[in-house]
Amino acid sequence: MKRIALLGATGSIGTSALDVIARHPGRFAVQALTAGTQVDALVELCRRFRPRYAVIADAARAVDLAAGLARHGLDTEALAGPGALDFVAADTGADTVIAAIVGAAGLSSTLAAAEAGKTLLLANKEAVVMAGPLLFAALARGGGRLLPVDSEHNAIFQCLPNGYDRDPGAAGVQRLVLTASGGPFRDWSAGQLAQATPEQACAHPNWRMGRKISVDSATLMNKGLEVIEAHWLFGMPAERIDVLVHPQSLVHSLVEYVDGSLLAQLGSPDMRTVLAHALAWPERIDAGVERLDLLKAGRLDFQAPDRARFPCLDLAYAALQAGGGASCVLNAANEVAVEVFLAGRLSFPDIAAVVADTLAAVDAGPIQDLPAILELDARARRVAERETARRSGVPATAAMDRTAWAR
Ligand SMILES: NC(=O)C1=CN([C@@H]2O[C@H](COP(=O)(O)OP(=O)(O)OC[C@H]3O[C@@H](n4cnc5c(N)ncnc54)[C@H](OP(=O)(O)O)[C@@H]3O)[C@@H](O)[C@H]2O)C=CC1
Ligand SMILES: CC(=O)[C@@H](O)[C@H](O)COP(=O)(O)O
Ligand SMILES: [Mn+2]
Repeated sequence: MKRIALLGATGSIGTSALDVIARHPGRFAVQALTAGTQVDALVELCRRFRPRYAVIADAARAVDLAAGLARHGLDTEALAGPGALDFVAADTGADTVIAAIVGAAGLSSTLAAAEAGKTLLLANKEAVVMAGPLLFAALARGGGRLLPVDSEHNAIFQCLPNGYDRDPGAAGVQRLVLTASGGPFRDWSAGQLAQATPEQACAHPNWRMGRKISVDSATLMNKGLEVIEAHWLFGMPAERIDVLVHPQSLVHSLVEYVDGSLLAQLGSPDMRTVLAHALAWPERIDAGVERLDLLKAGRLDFQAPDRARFPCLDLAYAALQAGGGASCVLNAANEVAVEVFLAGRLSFPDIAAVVADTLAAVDAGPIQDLPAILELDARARRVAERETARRSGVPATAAMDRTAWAR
């Protein structure tokens, strides 16, 4: 029986993970569930999955959580605040941690799980973008392993030889190819992009995801973050990681070998396949997913990304090439800009502009430890907020009240 701590249980990945877990009651038990703000949803999940711990990260909602659990007569222990996320990530009762909190808010608990030697199912790509070297150092100290829960990286993992250990040369791997849907604005003109609304940006053509990653898909920053993620997960230099637009999102990524072989993983665009793969690895289990019918799909198209209309992709490559804390700055600026865009106070093209301005303004320096990363993240956010305010005419913090509790 695998015992699971699910961080970000109320989100899109969390919901898919619990759907798979519920299909296999003899295989998986839930040790901990966490949420950011959604107390009622968390209590309902506790009613269904009976975890040992429930964590609400927004400490102001601690009383509501305890009351909700008591109302249902549950013996789940209520915990609150960011420190409680780290606690359940490292808790000895769990052997597997699913890191599915969105954004930098998931970094500390992801590192805590790695340090504690858990099997880490990593969806929270921002953690590896901010602190790739720290995460792998923590995994090495802890002795656990990382299984990717990002569709592209999970596809690559499946196409790599067993036992691959971040050394492409030793495995004869030439190149990684990340596929990108192109997002909802793939064919939009620059003029149309200037008018794009949050609702349009969140209407992903193929995947149902949280709002932040949906906007990242629309700007192609998601693919940029994934290039950085692939660099750290697979030890591949940036110049040997390519991005190919594939509008159908059926080929989830490819690995090219030195002999010319190109291996791909295909499937319906449903994260339950990825979660079932990672949860059961090295076995295979039913994910409840509709089978991919290639005859019905009919065609697989590929095209080059438009780097001029979607500058976030090259900003991410540049941050990766710059090294040190540049990727952390990129991530912080993007989180600020996306949040203000979602609040309706920043134009879609200004997301990339804020990220570019912030990267230019912040002296990132080398990455040392978690406090240094958090300091750099905070510094980059202040600059990004200033840049956002300059472009929108509204103080960024006013536009970001929705998440003030987490700062
Ligand atoms: N959705 C997908 O298909 C994919 C997602 N990913 C990655 O997985 C991660 C999660 O994405 P997704 O599920 O779409 O996001 P969602 O927005 O749907 O869910 C985010 C989860 O994180 C919680 N959360 C938000 N802020 C905080 C905080 N400050 N502290 C603690 N918990 C918090 C939310 O809680 P609450 O709602 O209660 O506030 C929710 O449970 C992201 O890093 C994303 O890039 C990667 C590949 C695919
Ligand atoms: C499901 C998943 O892994 C997402 O990261 C997805 O890849 C987003 O789609 P884009 O290809 O549009 O970024
Ligand atoms: Mn992805």
